[in-house]
Order: sequence, then structure tokens, then C-alpha cells
Amino acid sequence: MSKKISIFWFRRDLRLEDNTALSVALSSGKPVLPVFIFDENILNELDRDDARVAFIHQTMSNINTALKKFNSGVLCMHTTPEKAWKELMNKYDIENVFYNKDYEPYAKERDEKITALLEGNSIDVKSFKDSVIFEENDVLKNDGGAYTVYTPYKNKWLSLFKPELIEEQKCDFTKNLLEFSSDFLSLKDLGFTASDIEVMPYNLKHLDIYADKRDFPSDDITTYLGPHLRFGTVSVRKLIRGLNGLESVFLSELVWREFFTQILYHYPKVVTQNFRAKYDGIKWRNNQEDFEKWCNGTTGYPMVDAGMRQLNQTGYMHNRVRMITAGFLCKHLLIDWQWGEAYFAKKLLDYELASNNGNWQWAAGTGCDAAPYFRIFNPITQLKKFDKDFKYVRKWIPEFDGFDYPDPMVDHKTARERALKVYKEGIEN
Ligand SMILES: Cc1cc2nc3c(=O)[nH]c(=O)nc-3n(C[C@H](O)[C@H](O)[C@H](O)COP(=O)(O)OP(=O)(O)OC[C@H]3O[C@@H](n4cnc5c(N)ncnc54)[C@H](O)[C@@H]3O)c2cc1C
Repeated sequence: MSKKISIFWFRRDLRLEDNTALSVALSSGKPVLPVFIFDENILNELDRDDARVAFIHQTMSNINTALKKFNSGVLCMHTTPEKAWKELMNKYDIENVFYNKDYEPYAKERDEKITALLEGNSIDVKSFKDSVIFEENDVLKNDGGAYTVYTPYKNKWLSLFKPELIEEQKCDFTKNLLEFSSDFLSLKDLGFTASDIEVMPYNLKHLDIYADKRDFPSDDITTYLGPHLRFGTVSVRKLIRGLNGLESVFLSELVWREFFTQILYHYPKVVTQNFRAKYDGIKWRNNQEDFEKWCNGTTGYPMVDAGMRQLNQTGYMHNRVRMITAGFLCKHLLIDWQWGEAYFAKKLLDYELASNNGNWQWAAGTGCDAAPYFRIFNPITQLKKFDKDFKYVRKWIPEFDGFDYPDPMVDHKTARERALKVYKEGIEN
């Protein structure tokens, strides 16, 4: 074996700037080999034209090209993490491994196993907080427990905030990268094809009107940061550095993201269970035909249908409309939130377990800080309030003004009463 090296493992931090573990790796004193593993365990579950895989592939390919300037690149592997690390240990004399933490249950288990494997081979492993400002037990109640209600969590988050937490983690590539060259795998090598759907670049141009306009889908002024925060193509520290103080509604949304991240961390049972067990008795109707109408956007409720069609065609749905479609599935159709959650997970470019799960449980009323079950959105009132000129619904439903558009699949009043009855019985049983 030749000289000792360090490895930086890219995961949900697909960028070269302001990257904590990468910054530390580059100052470790050993030449750094950047590695990305296309994890077979994850890829095998996905459709062959999954747009998120294409996005990750394009992003990593760009990073590889950028590092070529320094006679380096990204070693791109396509296997399971365990096999990848065994291969790396055979090939290189590794002194240290650096990575940024991921708090999802699959990732936590994977990282524990890989760390044990590496440490068992006398390799030093260091992990860092990077995708959030506060992680794990950073924001706790005074009694040491985790917060389960957003507003007090946010107040504590703000009280603990210090400018040092958003300092840039600079990455100096000029002298510390391992020089090597290897072929970068193509999308075809991974068994995938390009997708018609693309991740939009994020857009911070409308933050001054965000508070007033973010609820109106046809204004389309939200940031499209979702996938960029999910895959780490932007640093959350950089976003907050760009704000004028800590008062903005936009910052509150970033804090919602951290709130749900810590809920998933402290209560991993939410992946398969209601946060509140008192809702376990709800008798969902789970009608397959109704579910298909919802998925295809043919419920006869324009706001629901426009949202589902936007999702199916673009991999994105506006937040207000996500709330309406999710509420409709759980309350009007009495379909288990886990069905809707799984559909969103398949389709959303910004799919993230913590936020998706947290928001679905919010909509179903089963979550930690959820809308009370008896608060049932009226999809018609929501349309009048948030798309009164029908601009959004006309955009996604071409037949909206014609005879082909279906009548509502359920009557709102009847469905509302049914939901109240079923929820009430579920809680009492
Ligand atoms: C049923 C349902 C499912 C959802 N699933 C996801 C998901 O899988 N992944 C996801 O990132 N968001 C999810 N959200 C939250 C929200 O809808 C999206 O973050 C937002 O629409 C993404 O668009 P944007 O980046 O333009 O948002 P912006 O309004 O510009 O917000 C900026 C960022 O703040 C964060 N954020 C905003 N709202 C929320 C929220 N309610 N909860 C958590 N973080 C938030 C996101 O990181 C977002 O990118 C879901 C919401 C609902 C109601």
C-alpha cells in the first residue's frame, strides 16, 4: 500500500462550498479522496427514470469536473455502502473518514455499521452537523425532553442562535486533494435513464414579498429550495447568512424543517405509526378507486386536482396545495395518511422523510403539533381564498372550463360529517 489518505464521503451535502466535513477533511493533513456511493439499497427501490437520481448524478458529475482542475475528482461507486467501504479499505491506506450527519433512521443504522467496520480496522471516523443549524439534543425543553410543539421549539431555537453557527466552513482545494483519475459512472451505468422532470434552480428573489404571497400558488414566489436543502446543493448556513435578521417568515419555515428533523430523530416510530396513539383506532376506508382518483387529479375538486397534476407532471406541489390535497385524502376520503405519504415520497423532488411524515401527520391530525382533527379544510373555500381568479387551477386542469371536468367525487358536507364521526369513534374506541 502507498501513502495514507483521508476520505470525504458525500451524502446529503452535494456541494463544494461551505461544507463542514469537507472543510475539516481538507485540513486533516492527509490527501483527501472524495467518494460518492450510489447506494444499491436505495436505488433498487426506485423507478428507472427517477428524476432525483438524474439530479444527483448530474450534480456529482459537475463536482467531479470541478475537481479535475486540481487533478482530482470524485470516486463514484455503485454498490452497497458496506461493499464500497470494504473495497476502499482494500485499495487505500485510509487514516481518517469524514462525513456530515444524516438523521434518517436508515442512514443512522448505515452509519453505525460503517463506523464500526472502519473503526474495527483502525480508521478514525469523524461525523459533523451540517444540514441543520441545531441537531439531535441541541434544542431541548428545560426538563431535558424533546419539544413536540413547534412554537416553543422555535422560541428556544431563536434564543440559542449565535452568529458562529452560520459561519462559512471554507473549503481549500488547492493543496489537499488526492490526485487521481477515474471514469465517472454514467446514468446508464447505474441502470437509469434521463427524466422529463427537472429540479428547478432555487430562487431567493422574492423573499421581500414571501410573507404576503407565499400562500397563493399562482403567484409562484416560493424559493424552490426543497430539493436543494434535501440534497445539500445549498448550505442552510449560507441561506441564513443572507437574511436580514431572524424575524422573517421564511426563517420560520426553515425552523419547521429542523423541528420535523428533530421529531424524527427523537421519535423514529413516526415512520410507521401515528405520533399520537389515540388516533390508532380510526377505521380508514382505504378505497382503492378513490385513491386512484386522488392520485390522478380527477376528484372534481379543482384545488386538489390541480395540485396532484402539478405533482405528477413536475415533481413539485405548492405548500398550500399540499395541505389541501393531504387534508382531502385523509378527511374527505378517509384514506390512511401513510398511503398519501408514500405517494408523495415517490413523486416529490424535495421528498424528505422528516418533513413529509411530519406534514402528513399534521394534515391527518395524528401528528405532534397537528391541526385538530375536527378542522377540515373546505376545498371550495380554499379555492376562493387562494386562487380566486382560477389562474392556478386553469394552468393544471386544461378541461377546467369544459364539460369534461368531473363533478365532485364526494359531497363536502357529507364527507365532513362522515370524517368527524369516524375520527370521533376512532378516538373513543
Ligand atoms: C403533506 C405535505 C408534505 C410535505 N412534504 C415535504 C417533503 O417531503 N419535503 C419537504 O422539504 N417539504 C415538504 N413539505 C413542506 C413544504 O410544502 C415544502 O417544503 C415546500 O412546499 C417546498 O417548496 P419551496 O422550497 O418553494 O418552499 P418555501 O416556501 O420557499 O420554503 C423554503 C424551505 O423551507 C422549508 N419548509 C417550508 N415549509 C415547510 C414545512 N411545512 N415543513 C418543513 N419544512 C418546510 C423547506 O425546506 C423549504 O424548501 C410538505 C408539506 C405538506 C403539507
